[in-house]
Amino acid sequence: MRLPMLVYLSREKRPGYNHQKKAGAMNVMLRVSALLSNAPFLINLDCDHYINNSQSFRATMCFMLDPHDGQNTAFVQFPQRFDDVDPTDRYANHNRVFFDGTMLSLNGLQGPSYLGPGTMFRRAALYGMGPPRWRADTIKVISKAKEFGKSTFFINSMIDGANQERSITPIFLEESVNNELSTLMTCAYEDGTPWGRDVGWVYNIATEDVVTGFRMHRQGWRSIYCSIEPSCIPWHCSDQPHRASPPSIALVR
Ligand SMILES: O=c1ccn([C@@H]2O[C@H](COP(=O)(O)OP(=O)(O)O[C@H]3O[C@H](CO)[C@@H](O)[C@H](O)[C@H]3O)[C@@H](O)[C@H]2O)c(=O)[nH]1
Ligand SMILES: [Mn+2]
Repeated sequence: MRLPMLVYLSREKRPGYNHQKKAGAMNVMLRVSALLSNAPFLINLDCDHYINNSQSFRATMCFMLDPHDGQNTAFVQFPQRFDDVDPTDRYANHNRVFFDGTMLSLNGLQGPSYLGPGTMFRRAALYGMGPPRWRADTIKVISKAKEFGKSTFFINSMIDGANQERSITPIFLEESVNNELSTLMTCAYEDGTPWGRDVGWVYNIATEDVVTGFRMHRQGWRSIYCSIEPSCIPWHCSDQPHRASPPSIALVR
């Protein structure tokens, strides 16, 4: 029996290079995980969030594998729910109108915005590929593959990583793979590439989540807002009373 693999990553940071905060960390994670598991779906959480309901994973897969719309779904977004809000919710910290009204209603159009934590992504959409529009076999790795950086290991993993039908066997970490993982984590890896713009999480903006989601919508992908019962609190976060305004300010920006 093989135990699940848990890997802690710390990207290289260096004076003169903008580490690009969460977006920069996620892009390193995206590349490194391509060599570790190359899973076609990824879950994104913040360090101040946790998963409250283990059924959430199954719920997302139902949307991703849905025979009608699944192939065109780039991400499934859960609401954020908060611990320690006073029972009368005087300051509207649950943000019910935003989550249970606006985001849910967007399911009737192209789907909700990407909201940061509590999101299941399709790997191919994060690579900047367009939606297959009913024909999965037409997912193409962009011909100019070198634009993804100079890692042949990574580029070779891309087509396989877009194939949701395959099973995943974790790789054996031999030395050549280890060296490549280090290369993918260096801050110079993205120099002269579209990472942070057309590929991966978007840089140079306070709300990388919203613009990354908009880029996918612009390409024609859809998204799904998913709030499951009975507990209906799949993702939980505890610091809301102290942070009600910064995300709102950032969104306005
Ligand atoms: O230099 C940094 C800064 C942040 N993070 C990560 O980014 C997350 C979000 O940062 P946080 O300080 O918690 O910001 P919030 O304002 O609480 O985050 C909301 O707004 C952000 C910008 O829209 C989104 O990235 C978040 O997912 C969303 O929860 C953190 O949990 C970290 O995991 C880094 O990895 N490196
Ligand atoms: Mn936070």
